[in-house]
Amino acid sequence: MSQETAGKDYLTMDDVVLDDKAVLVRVDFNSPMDDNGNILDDRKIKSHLPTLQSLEHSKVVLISHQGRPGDEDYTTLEAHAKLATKLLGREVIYEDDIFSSCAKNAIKSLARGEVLLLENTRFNAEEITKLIPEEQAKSQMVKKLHPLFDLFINDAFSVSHRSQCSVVGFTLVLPSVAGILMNKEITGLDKAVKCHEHPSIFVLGGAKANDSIKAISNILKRDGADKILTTGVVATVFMMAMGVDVGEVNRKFIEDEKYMNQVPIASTLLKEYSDKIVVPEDVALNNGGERQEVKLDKIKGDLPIADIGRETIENYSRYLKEAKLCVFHGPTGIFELDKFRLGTDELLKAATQASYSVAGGGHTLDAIDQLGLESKFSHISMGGGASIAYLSGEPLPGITALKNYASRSSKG
Ligand SMILES: Nc1ncnc2c1ncn2[C@@H]1O[C@H](COP(=O)(O)OP(=O)(O)O)[C@@H](O)[C@H]1O
Ligand SMILES: O=C(OP(=O)(O)O)[C@H](O)COP(=O)(O)O
Repeated sequence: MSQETAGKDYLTMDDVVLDDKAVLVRVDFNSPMDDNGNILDDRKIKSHLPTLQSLEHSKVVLISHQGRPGDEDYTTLEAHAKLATKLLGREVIYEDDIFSSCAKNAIKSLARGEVLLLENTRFNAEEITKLIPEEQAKSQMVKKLHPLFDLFINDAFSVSHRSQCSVVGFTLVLPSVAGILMNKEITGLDKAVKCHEHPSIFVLGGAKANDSIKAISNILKRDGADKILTTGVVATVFMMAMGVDVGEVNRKFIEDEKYMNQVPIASTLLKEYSDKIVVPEDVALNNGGERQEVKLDKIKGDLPIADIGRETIENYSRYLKEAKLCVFHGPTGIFELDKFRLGTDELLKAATQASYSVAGGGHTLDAIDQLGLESKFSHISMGGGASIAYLSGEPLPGITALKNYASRSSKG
């Protein structure tokens, strides 16, 4: 796998003056939340503490997204500000706006050492667009906010695979550097990129099938994996691509998630890389809350697939225990339900036995935390989609934007 970050071709916080500066920091506070708007896992927020602690003599404004429009976890950042205050030990002031005159006045009145968290960036329609940095620099948010700052810090590796305003737009109009977490992620993942030992095994599951299938294509085009073990919603798409009758409820789920267009892509990948892509042999159906394991040809039409089955767990675990490199992203099933967390738990345990093991993704890390496995992994990434994209060799727009700023600034 080739990766463009050979050496540090971006600037870090060590390269700039921070004291008494007005600093805009893109963090990723996007966290698993319950139906009552409570944050279930503080890891994403906690991961930014080193950067925030290094800015104790600056005027700091934080921007982040939470969820996506239409999803249950698409909320304000009020709870995030409260939790950040508790974790940081200093008040993180919540401003329920993004670039209104209220927000701008709140930013202007910040004192040295104060921290302000603006509202969910995805409440601003422009944030959902995926445009090049030059276009994002013209967005209302960037135009209205950048004059108030001396520096932009991108500390949000886990959303840097998104070419969105808050990730890439400021790098055209402000001095831009990588935060401490961003730098740590790139350094840790580069070790995996440089690990050319075999077998190299990727376990790709979770719910974001489009991100994962794009990564699978990039990884295999670069001969970057010996096996791709599919689980979660990703596996359901590949089963459909194989012509498996997954049942109406599962077909409709894929349709509702707008992943039907991924089935022909998966089919093409299976034809081209049939020796590399592994699809489960059995699944666990949710039959009235009970775990009912069946072979693929025995899936019943009205029961949702909620995990991989035991045969698949055993087969996949064998691959993982012999792996020199293992990359793990995405729960294997609906692990939030106890009866359907077996695949996630067993494969995470097996993954830690690989010589170099990387795991990423908010929900994935939640499961790792519950199993107490964090210290057993070689690198823990806050990003699921972002880490897989990075390891596939795909340039991440947020990182490329930092490198382009560094290149421009070195030319004077
Ligand atoms: N077969 C499945 N059907 C429906 N949801 C699934 C399935 N497998 C996993 N999931 C869901 O995937 C979600 C996590 O996916 P994702 O956000 O991609 O992971 P991460 O946050 O680790 O990157 C979990 O909420 C889990 O319930
Ligand atoms: O949770 C995240 O990604 P992940 O689910 O791949 O870990 C990031 O915050 C990106 O969120 P997005 O996938 O809604 O852009």
